[in-house]
Amino acid sequence: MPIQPQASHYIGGRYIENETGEPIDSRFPATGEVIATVRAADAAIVDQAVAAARKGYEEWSAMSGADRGRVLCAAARILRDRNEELAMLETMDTGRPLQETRVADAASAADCLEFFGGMADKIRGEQISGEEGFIYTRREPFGICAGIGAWNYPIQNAGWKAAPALACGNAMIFKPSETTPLSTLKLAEILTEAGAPDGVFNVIQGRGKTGQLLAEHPGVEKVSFTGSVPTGLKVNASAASQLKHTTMELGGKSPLIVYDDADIESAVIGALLGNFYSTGQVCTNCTRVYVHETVMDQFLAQLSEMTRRIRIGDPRDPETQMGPLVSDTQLAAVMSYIEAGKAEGAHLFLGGGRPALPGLEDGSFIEPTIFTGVRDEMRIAREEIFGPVMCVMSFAGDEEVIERANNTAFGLAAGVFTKDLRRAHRTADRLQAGICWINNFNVYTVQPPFGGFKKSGIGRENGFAAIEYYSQVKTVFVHLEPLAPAY
Ligand SMILES: NC(=O)C1=CN([C@@H]2O[C@H](COP(=O)(O)OP(=O)(O)OC[C@H]3O[C@@H](n4cnc5c(N)ncnc54)[C@H](O)[C@@H]3O)[C@@H](O)[C@H]2O)C=CC1
Repeated sequence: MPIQPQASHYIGGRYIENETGEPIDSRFPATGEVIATVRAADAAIVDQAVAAARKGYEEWSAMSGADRGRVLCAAARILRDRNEELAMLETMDTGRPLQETRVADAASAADCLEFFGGMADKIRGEQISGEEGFIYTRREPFGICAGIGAWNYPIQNAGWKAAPALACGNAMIFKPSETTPLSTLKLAEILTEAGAPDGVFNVIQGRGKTGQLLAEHPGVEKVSFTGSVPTGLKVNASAASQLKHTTMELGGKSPLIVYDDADIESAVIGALLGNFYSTGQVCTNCTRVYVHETVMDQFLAQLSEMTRRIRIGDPRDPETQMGPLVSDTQLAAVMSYIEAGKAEGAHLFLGGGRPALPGLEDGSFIEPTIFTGVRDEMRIAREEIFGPVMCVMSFAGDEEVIERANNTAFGLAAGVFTKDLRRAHRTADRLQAGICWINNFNVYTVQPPFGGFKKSGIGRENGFAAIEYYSQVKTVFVHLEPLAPAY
């Protein structure tokens, strides 16, 4: 499979190049080697995408929900058929190991397309009885939705946004992160192959400037953004100034509480999944692990043993469990947090350096890192690091730990490990987070809603809830009797 795409953008059902756009290299993070180059979309390309999406929208929104659903389900089947090839492409672009990209990327986008494909003909309103008639509501599409994605799960990001948007009858223009531009072009090709009319799903490349041009374009009615809180705040403010609808899937600094009655082995596995999967580049990660003081020694002993077993290496090797970070820039950012943790007096319990991997010296690899003796006010305990850096903190009482867990501007996810179900539900009830796991962490399916409280976001992806965020309600009053004179 050639990695260099035919052209940079996919607009109106075909590849489009703009020879003068700023070149952006995509690198294989395990070696630093350039694997493809795309060009950033300028204002003219964004205009072209909006015009194509408008045409696509007119045709698509006039189709029945059942017909739209069939296209989405057909796209899901093609994604599954090509999963192996798409997994390798995602591994090359993100550096995440094949073990992950085989299950969490194109496969998750396929799950989502199937879920919303099945729902496309079930979107309905309500009927309300009125005097001398009745009232009904309809859920109608917005028109053109912009999707802007982060670099950790590019095709999954695009699938999670496109599936509900398209099921509701919208068209979409998606801008992947400049760091990982490749796989979303494949999703666009596949939707065309599955029968989506030209212009229904378009991909344009570029950095923040292109994202801004797209989000602020007057032809775009809704903006669905996944990325960091600072960028999300900017995008949301500019969308709000034009009264555009938004979905914001932003960062987090999620807590995991391990009570004294927890199954410690399971809690350790949960903490590992919630910190080291995707080399820590997961928005929901539980980077603040609160462990009851009476089980701390036991927890740390098992944590250390299991962390040392993680196989770091070439992400193309099916045996590899942890690949590099996505880029040198991200590596530098994560290393600076490790330095900050040491400088602020946290104890570096494990890792903290670069692993020696012969032949992969230029890759952005980092060891899974664990700090103990962390205090809540330290930067490593407050800011999203987006790398494999776990902060372990001890606590003594339930009230205390819940208060500390909630003492953050973020509110994406949270977890609790305990064998006492009442304690588990009581804690989930009190945690300020959009997603709570009891006795597990970081497991997703597309059926429930996904999104954050507080600064972690607005709106929800997935589940029935997503329909509300990709459609608008129209109320129709129906009067059945002749009107009485009003004057
Ligand atoms: N809640 C969620 O569902 C998820 C959240 N994230 C968050 O994403 C972040 C990591 O991703 P990054 O790519 O570093 O985020 P980022 O915020 O730097 O970039 C996200 C996207 O926004 C674009 N962008 C940058 N400036 C823009 C502007 N002014 N207007 C419009 N678009 C602009 C970028 O080109 C990129 O496509 C982390 O904070 C992570 O927690 C990542 C995955 C899932």
